[in-house]
Amino acid sequence: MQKKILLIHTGGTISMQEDEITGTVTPTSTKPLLAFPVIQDENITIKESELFHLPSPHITPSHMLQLSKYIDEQVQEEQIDGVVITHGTDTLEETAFFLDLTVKSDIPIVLTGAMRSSNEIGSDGPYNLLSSIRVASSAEAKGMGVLVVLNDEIHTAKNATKTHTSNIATFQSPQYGPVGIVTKRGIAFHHRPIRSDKYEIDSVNKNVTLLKAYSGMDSSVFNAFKNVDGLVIEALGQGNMPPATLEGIKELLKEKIPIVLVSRCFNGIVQDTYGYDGGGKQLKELGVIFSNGLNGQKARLKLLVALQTTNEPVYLQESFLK
Ligand SMILES: NC(=O)C[C@H](N)C(=O)O
Repeated sequence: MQKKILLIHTGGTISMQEDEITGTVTPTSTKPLLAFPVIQDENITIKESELFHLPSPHITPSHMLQLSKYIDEQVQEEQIDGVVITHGTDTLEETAFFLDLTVKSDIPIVLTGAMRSSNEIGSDGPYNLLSSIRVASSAEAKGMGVLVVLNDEIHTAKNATKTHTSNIATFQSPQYGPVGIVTKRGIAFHHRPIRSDKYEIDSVNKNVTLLKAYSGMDSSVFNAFKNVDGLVIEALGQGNMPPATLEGIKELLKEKIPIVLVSRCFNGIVQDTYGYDGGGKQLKELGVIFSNGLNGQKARLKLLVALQTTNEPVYLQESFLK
């Protein structure tokens, strides 16, 4: 069956070149990928567009919302069977997760990137792009939520995270592993995500920030957050905080600033296990919202998006259980 894939470029190393003399990597003035014969499959047609040409540290939630709306508009305007987005890897997981929360269409959406620039030996961009087009045009990818495809692995947007600064095997899914693999003969999914949630939003204008806990932390740092709309804390272990932070946490909660707890651990979920001073049980009783295994940067995006629709703690807690 003939498939039409929308290929959207946003920038990142996959669209950059290394200077042969200085060795620095910068965005190219043109899209190098366009010169590459991305796929020789007569059953697949590609509609290509460049929405941004940015290194991914320059991508903001406003760009993500623009991308989300663009996808839904394109899908409404014409028959599109799948979407592939090229993106810098530094914030790729954030854009992927934002799209997972906001894009209405359930066609396959795949984000990919590269760890080596387009003119480097062993450049991984063309191969990752090819794999992503194959995943996006497969029937099984429908309804899987937004996916991240690099280095022969398929990950969900919810779980994928960048784990290495330079290794091409950087993307991993610490909670549950990848959902599928890409091989020379095809692609194979081995499990499906069971939960997803969607938000209909037209803007992202809340000020939500992210704070990492550390031993010996006290309440003074919380003074910096008196004017935020929401705060995510990467807490210790299963969701515990040093006791000296409790005053600061209580102050923010008194001001009705929602606080979401995730763990600074690479793996696992937060829960109200510990009953000591600053332990999860006490934090839960104070009204801190417990997240479901999202990492800090994704919980921050989820709170940002959810706050566009409600700031009721009960609903926020509900959405962080999904
Ligand atoms: N590999 C990459 O794409 C990293 C680059 N700094 C970016 O995120 O744009």
